[in-house]
Amino acid sequence: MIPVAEARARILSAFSALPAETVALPDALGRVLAEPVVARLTQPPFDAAAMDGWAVRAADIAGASADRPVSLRRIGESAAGHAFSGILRAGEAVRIFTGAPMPGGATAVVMQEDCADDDSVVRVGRAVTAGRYVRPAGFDFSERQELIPAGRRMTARDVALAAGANVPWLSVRRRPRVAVLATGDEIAMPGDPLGPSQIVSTNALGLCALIATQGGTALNLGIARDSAESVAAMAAGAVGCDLLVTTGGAAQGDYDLVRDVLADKGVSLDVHAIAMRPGKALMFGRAGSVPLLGLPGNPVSTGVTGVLFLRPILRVLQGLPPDDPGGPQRARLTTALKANDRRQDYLRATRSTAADGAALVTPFARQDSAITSLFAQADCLVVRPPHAPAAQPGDMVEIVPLTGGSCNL
Ligand SMILES: Nc1nc2c(c(=O)[nH]1)N[C@H]1C(S)=C(S)[C@@H](COP(=O)(O)OP(=O)(O)OC[C@H]3O[C@@H](n4cnc5c(N)ncnc54)[C@H](O)[C@@H]3O)O[C@H]1N2
Ligand code: MOO
Repeated sequence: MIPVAEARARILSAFSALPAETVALPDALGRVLAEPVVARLTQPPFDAAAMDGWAVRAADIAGASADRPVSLRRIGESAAGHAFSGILRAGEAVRIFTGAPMPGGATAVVMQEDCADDDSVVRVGRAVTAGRYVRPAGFDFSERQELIPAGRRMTARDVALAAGANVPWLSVRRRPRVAVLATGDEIAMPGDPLGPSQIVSTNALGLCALIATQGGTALNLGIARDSAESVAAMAAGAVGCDLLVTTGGAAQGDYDLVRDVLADKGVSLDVHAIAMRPGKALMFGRAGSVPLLGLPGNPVSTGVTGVLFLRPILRVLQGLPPDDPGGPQRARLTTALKANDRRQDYLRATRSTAADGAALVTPFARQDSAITSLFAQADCLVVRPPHAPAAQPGDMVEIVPLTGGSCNL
């Protein structure tokens, strides 16, 4: 059996970033930048007021206080979108509003709460230094400044920043196109009539959803029957995709056809039989021009291998590092665990926080790879390396989060 890290490295080495395409900014959320976002203007484009109040020359009001206000002559108004066109000279003030351009000659803004005014005179009751409540041109960013680096997945905040920088089109990685094929005579699609020994396909729609969370486009090919012809014919629907993911038929039972059929069709299996639980029956090869990731059929095996293998492939195809930055996470066990055998375990678990703020983790007592209800409830996987000794409550263990960051699985 191949160790998980080696299998992952071998599989990921078959993938690299997809070509770029151009999308409009409203469609850029969640896409990975192929080129940096560069500002097309300076923000703010002019010196702007940061408060509603009065634009003044700071030197004019250096001695002002609430008891001894300084009177200035009101000469006009600057509102957002409507600049004052004149020049402010000694002894003068301009009514100004947040975001409005500073009049020439003004050096500071006094908040209106510190002033009293009538039609012609403003009494300023507070001294301010030059630059007070003024946002100078370029305070946020300047034209041609690189604002968002290539290789970053666009967040809602990035969309706002690109909009503010007047960038309406972005160069992003094409979405990975992933075909999903379920297998087995016992499988029916959700909502379809069920025969006496049939079950509903958990895995295909789960995989399609995982692909969507990771920025890919899923093509659900449906369910292949337990015949060589059916598997081969349906797998052919993946032509033109960046990846074909199958679920089921990966082990060596009499009806586990994916493996045999693909081998028959000249598929080379680079990787199969991995030292992990769940997920041993994972395979990777190439079906003609399309890379093939064959996931084991037990629903939690499909889900866990989806997180550990499919998710990093989708990231690499979009030009991202295979894992979220920040390195492996760790948490303190709340329960004992028995010593492990030669397969690396991924235990479904939930996280909580100790009174001292430390991260705690509690694996479920039941870990069968057919229990979908607990997999959905889990928010992380506890990693148990091969031959790990028995663990006690309080021991630190590595975890793979299933929520948060760009995971949201
Ligand atoms: N003699 C052995 N038997 C099995 C081994 C083994 O090493 N030797 N490994 C076991 C493990 S572990 C797993 S995982 C499964 C993997 O088998 P397959 O990938 O061939 O999957 P199937 O046999 O087709 O199905 C297994 C199980 O999962 C259900 N299934 C399949 N597809 C779906 C789907 N789309 N939605 C919901 N459930 C699905 C299927 O009905 C079976 O119950 O093999 C073990 N056996
Ligand atoms: O490989 Mo199976 O995936 O351990 O349940």
